Amino acid sequence: MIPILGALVIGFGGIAGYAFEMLEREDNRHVIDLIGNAAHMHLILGTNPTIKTLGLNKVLFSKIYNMRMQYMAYSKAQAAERQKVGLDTDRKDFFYYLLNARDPETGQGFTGPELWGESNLLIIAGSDTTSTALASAFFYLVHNPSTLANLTKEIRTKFDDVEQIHTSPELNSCHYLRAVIDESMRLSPPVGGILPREVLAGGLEIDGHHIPAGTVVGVPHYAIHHNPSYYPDPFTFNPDRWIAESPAETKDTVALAQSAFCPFSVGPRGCIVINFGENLEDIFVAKIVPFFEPRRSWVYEICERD
Ligand code: HEM
Repeated sequence: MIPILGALVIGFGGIAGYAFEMLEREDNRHVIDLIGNAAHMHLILGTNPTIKTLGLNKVLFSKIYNMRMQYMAYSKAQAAERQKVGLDTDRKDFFYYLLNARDPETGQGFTGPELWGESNLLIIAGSDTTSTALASAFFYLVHNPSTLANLTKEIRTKFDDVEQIHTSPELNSCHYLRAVIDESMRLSPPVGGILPREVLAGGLEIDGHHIPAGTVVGVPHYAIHHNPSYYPDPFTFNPDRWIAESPAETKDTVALAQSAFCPFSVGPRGCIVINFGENLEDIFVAKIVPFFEPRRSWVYEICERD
């Protein structure tokens, strides 16, 4: 599922404004693997920057290091292709705005390497996260038939046809859909590890401890999302915890759960497209669940029976 959804997200939501043709062309499919491995390398180096400073990544993690380098070459090629199209396009994709951007003081636009950096970031930040979120939502749904049935009912009550599903007030009113997706991202946050932050001059007080300047701090989203003080029975998939009208919940318990929920991170370095990311997930899940009726693979059923 991850490769298929990853391909869909990259192919149709890509930075370049044209399909990357990963479903149609087999020779493009290796990129999905590159993205997964590059994300893995980012996680390791982001959490342990010293590994990169000492150049140990090439030795200790040679396979993912090489795949990351191939991914970098791929994203550079995509940026170059898109630059050739320039502003002469009807489609206002991310690059359209990047190519148009000017420094208000100098009047300078982004340089080639800067655009490549953006391409490198956007392809991975937009595809790996969204495909992981969707894969986990489908995983929990097919393993929880009553949730799947409730969600199917909610979407079928609001929509008669798959073509009616797009960003709209009707889609926003599917509260159970949002609860299912939030609960999936709580249990399996697409960015689950530490997002490192360096303590600035003067140090920082955290929970009664003084942390000196220069220290790298961070809390993994996975740990926050499994903290029982915010999420009772934290390893259970329970979309009802996001709905105040559910029998076991109140407005206060839902507010408490929301206060710690941070799959897109928070603050100025948080995800640039929280609403877009959420909307994309809503549309995919709402289109697929009632109209394609996903279920566990028969292989899984046999393995579990034996
Ligand atoms: C379920 C979907 C998504 C999740 C869970 C997610 C999560 C995150 C998180 C946790 C960060 C913070 C990273 C950090 O602090 O180092 C982030 C940053 C970012 N995300 Fe997303 N993201 C999603 C979708 C997207 C999409 C679709 C795009 C663009 C096409 C995108 C673009 C970015 C960019 C450019 C940043 C860097 C922002 C900065 O450093 O200022 N994300 N995202």
